[in-house]
Amino acid sequence: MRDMSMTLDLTLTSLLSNCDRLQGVNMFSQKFIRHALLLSSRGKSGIRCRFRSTQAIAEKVTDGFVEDLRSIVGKANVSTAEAVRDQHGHDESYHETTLPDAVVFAQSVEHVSKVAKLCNDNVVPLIPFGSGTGLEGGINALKGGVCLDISQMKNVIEVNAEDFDCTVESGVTRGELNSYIRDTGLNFPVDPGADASVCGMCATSASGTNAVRYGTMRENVLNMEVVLADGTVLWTAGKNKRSRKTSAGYNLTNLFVGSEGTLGIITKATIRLYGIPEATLSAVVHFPSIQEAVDTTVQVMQCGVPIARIEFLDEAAIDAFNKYSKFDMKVAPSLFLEFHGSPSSVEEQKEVVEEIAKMNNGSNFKWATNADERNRLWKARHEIVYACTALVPGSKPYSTDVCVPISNLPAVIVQTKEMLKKENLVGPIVGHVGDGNFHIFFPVDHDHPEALTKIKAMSEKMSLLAMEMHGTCTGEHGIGMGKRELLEKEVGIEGLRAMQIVKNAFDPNQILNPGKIFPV
Ligand SMILES: Cc1cc2c(cc1C)N(C[C@H](O)[C@H](O)[C@H](O)COP(=O)(O)OP(=O)(O)OC[C@H]1O[C@@H](n3cnc4c(N)ncnc43)[C@H](O)[C@@H]1O)c1[nH]c(=O)[nH]c(=O)c1N2
Ligand SMILES: CCCCC(=O)C(=O)O
Ligand SMILES: [Mn+2]
Repeated sequence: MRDMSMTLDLTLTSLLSNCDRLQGVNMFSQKFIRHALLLSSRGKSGIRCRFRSTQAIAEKVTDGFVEDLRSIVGKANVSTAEAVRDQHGHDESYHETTLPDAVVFAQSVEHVSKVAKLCNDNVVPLIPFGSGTGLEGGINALKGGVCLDISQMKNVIEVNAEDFDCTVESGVTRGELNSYIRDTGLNFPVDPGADASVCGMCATSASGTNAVRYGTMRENVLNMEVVLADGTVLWTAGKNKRSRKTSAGYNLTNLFVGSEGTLGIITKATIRLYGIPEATLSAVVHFPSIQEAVDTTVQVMQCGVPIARIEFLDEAAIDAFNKYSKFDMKVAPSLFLEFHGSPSSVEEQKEVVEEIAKMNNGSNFKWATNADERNRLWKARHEIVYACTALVPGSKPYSTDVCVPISNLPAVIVQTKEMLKKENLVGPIVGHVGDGNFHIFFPVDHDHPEALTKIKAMSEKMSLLAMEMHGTCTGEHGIGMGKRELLEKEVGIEGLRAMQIVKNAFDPNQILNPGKIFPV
């Protein structure tokens, strides 16, 4: 494999006299270098920068390289078949498929380490594949290379029921984990709806309906085994460590949470578990307006009710939900609720929430006490993407994902609805409103590119509004390909620059999931 790198090993001072060399460098790097120059000229930075242009990435995986992969993982575990590459070249979102050159099915951390080293030595892109349920094009192979499918590493390594934690390999999904530990009386509650791999959930910092009570992946990962770009294997909190707290040095665990396959490959995760609640009660309540539904949410949170789920669906989402999942709910802005605790605590939470909802003109409360009813309700809620996609045959889901401080949520949702009306766009709204997080669902039909342009513009406006209101352009789906241009607006040039320094330190050859997170 040829190394086509055009390493620009430049000190900031030499850059000052070499500005014309920036022409071959991608736009982000140009901006970054210019900013570094500016800081340097003001005497604020003594950093020695080492940039590689994006040209550094090899474009083709040769036959010889594929043979090398086969010699590591075995012939049966490498595929160059178009159908397999196609299946690994897209997630569940609207982003168009971009194929890897080869797909490798790793069976052990040793496989992952050797494949990473081979790719690094040959400067071949390497894209970790969890279970492919992402919504921001995270696994698309934008520069070809090797897709590393780690879904077959399916061991639950240990369950420490007395400490409420467990360690799983990269292929274990949250559904599989919860079936495995059912008899212990424990469960892993973080629930993105899709049956994603636990390590993939670490990689995207996933959350979903239960996060309002149990937190997101960030709060629930204690340690991870990670393979770095050069094949080094490390434990982010030290091997075999699983204490609830640590102040030992930098928080490497949370550096890798949400890194979207750009810093390393997560091969094991040690996560927190929770007792299955003694009593669980779910309910649905409808409101005359969005404002009243969201005001109810804010007041419930401000009263400190330890609610387990509080999900908003607007009338368009309820309509899609009814049609797809054969419910007959009132088509109105609604909240889906769930309470966990002892029977008396659930009763207490129920009374407070009922009172608040009634004050905001909530009506038609329906309570689901038995497990079958509850499961049917939440399964249908988690299938809302498919319910909305079914509204427009042949479409793919585009979902926005903003999150704001809870007190700003009513204003942001109401303004969003007005913006939708003004732009003449149809998009059901659903959200994990207890966290201030919500989505608009847009069906995307690739035969109508002008519609996609309009949706992207609307999505950007929403993200800017959320940032203005002290929030983020992504609460849980990540940056992937879809939000790259928004990252700088959110974290500032200094924040982006710090992230790029971290990326360059961990992955100097830019082989890990190239083209993701950072602006093009
Ligand atoms: C119907 C439906 C509903 C939802 C969602 C999806 C779908 C289809 N999601 C999104 C999705 O489930 C979530 O992003 C998962 O965390 C992705 O996990 P996968 O294992 O599928 O990762 P997937 O294979 O899709 O990869 C996602 C990204 O992580 C990287 N990656 C995956 N595994 C890795 C590993 N072991 N090491 C390093 N990098 C790795 C990949 O390279 C990629 O960049 C979601 N999410 C959410 O937070 N809240 C929600 O409410 C929902 N709802
Ligand atoms: C438009 C919804 C996107 C998926 C999701 O995150 C959810 O269902 O909560
Ligand atoms: Mn969501």
